[in-house]
Amino acid sequence: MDLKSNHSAPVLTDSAPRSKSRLRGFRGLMLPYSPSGAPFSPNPLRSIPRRKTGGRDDVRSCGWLDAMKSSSPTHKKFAKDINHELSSPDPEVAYRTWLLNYPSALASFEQIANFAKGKRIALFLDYDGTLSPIVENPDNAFMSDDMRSIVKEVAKYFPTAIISGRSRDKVYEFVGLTELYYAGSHGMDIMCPVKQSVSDHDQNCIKSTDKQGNEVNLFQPAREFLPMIDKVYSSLVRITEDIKGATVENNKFCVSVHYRNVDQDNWKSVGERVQDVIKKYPSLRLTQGRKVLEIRPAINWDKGKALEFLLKSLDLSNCDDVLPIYVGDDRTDEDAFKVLRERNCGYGIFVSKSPKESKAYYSLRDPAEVMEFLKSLVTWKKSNAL
Ligand SMILES: O=P(O)(O)OC[C@H]1O[C@H](O[C@H]2O[C@H](CO)[C@@H](O)[C@H](O)[C@H]2O)[C@H](O)[C@@H](O)[C@@H]1O
Repeated sequence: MDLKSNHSAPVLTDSAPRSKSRLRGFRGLMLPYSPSGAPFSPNPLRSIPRRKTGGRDDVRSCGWLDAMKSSSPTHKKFAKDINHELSSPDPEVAYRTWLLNYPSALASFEQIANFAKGKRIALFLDYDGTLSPIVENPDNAFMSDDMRSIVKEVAKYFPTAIISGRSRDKVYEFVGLTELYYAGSHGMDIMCPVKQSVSDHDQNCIKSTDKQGNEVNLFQPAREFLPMIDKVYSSLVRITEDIKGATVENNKFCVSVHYRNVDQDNWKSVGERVQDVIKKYPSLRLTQGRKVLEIRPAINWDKGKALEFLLKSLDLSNCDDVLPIYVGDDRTDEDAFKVLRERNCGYGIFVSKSPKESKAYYSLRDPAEVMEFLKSLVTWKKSNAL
């Protein structure tokens, strides 16, 4: 498959796998989740010293109520946590100070474009909070038609993948573009082109077909967890049904318990009940996102691993001629930012309106700025093609 231009990508929803599920699949990946403190890998473009990012939150291993609260802490709390200089009571001043460490990818576009010269850009995009604004009801997290058009356009010029915490089917339903590659369930469900050197060596890869009938590779390292996840989903629905505003979402290989619409006085109750359910499942772990508790298999797989897997599967692993760019807004995206930092190849762009610690190099304020950035990429590519 030619990824240089107008590449056609498979996508899609599951069709029956051709080979049997491999029972030994996940064992090699099993590992108790351990937060990381990644070594700093210098940016070739910039060398602003950063504070080391704290470990990502496995909610089981820390004060979970605090963790739930800090999923959307007040501006002041972030400012205090991050740096003294950022503790200005004026949010705009604090944000501008923060931008010194995480420059706007729009303002730095020329720099990024210079670095991309002679290389192929590969784009990796998170969905919620990146392509669609955060809304109260997760079922209504639609992306705008304008965003869809620009993502479609960008995919004409650059191999583009979505890596989401949603189920792959759900995120495809939202995005609706066959030109992209999709990884759902925080990267635990990837559909990508068949690449023999990947599938032959990975027992978690099975051959399948997409909706257009193309042969694809389906990588599902947590396949054996499906029955357990379904069971946990049902238990969580039952146990939270009397908490007003709590909703539970089945993301196929993981489950999200949303508390955005729960009265803060009841957050503790949500946390306790979730803990009660998952303590019976030592092979699951609990992490958090934006006002959401996420229950997922405790395997050594995350969005960072998914990014590496996609780079390999799409023949984009060579740092000499590929520049991967990953755009995301959530804690789970930090795993991907970390991979790019450690490979010293490519850039993470963190989408945030307020100062937060991240392993990304650049920032964008919100999905509207993400759209502007994608437009700039297309304009730049078109003008360079002349
Ligand atoms: O990896 P992502 O694509 O960013 O998915 C992460 C989670 O996103 C969704 O929840 C978040 O967005 C909702 C809609 O704006 C919002 O209501 C919720 O509070 C956020 O946490 C999604 O519903 C989750 O299942 C994903 O894991």
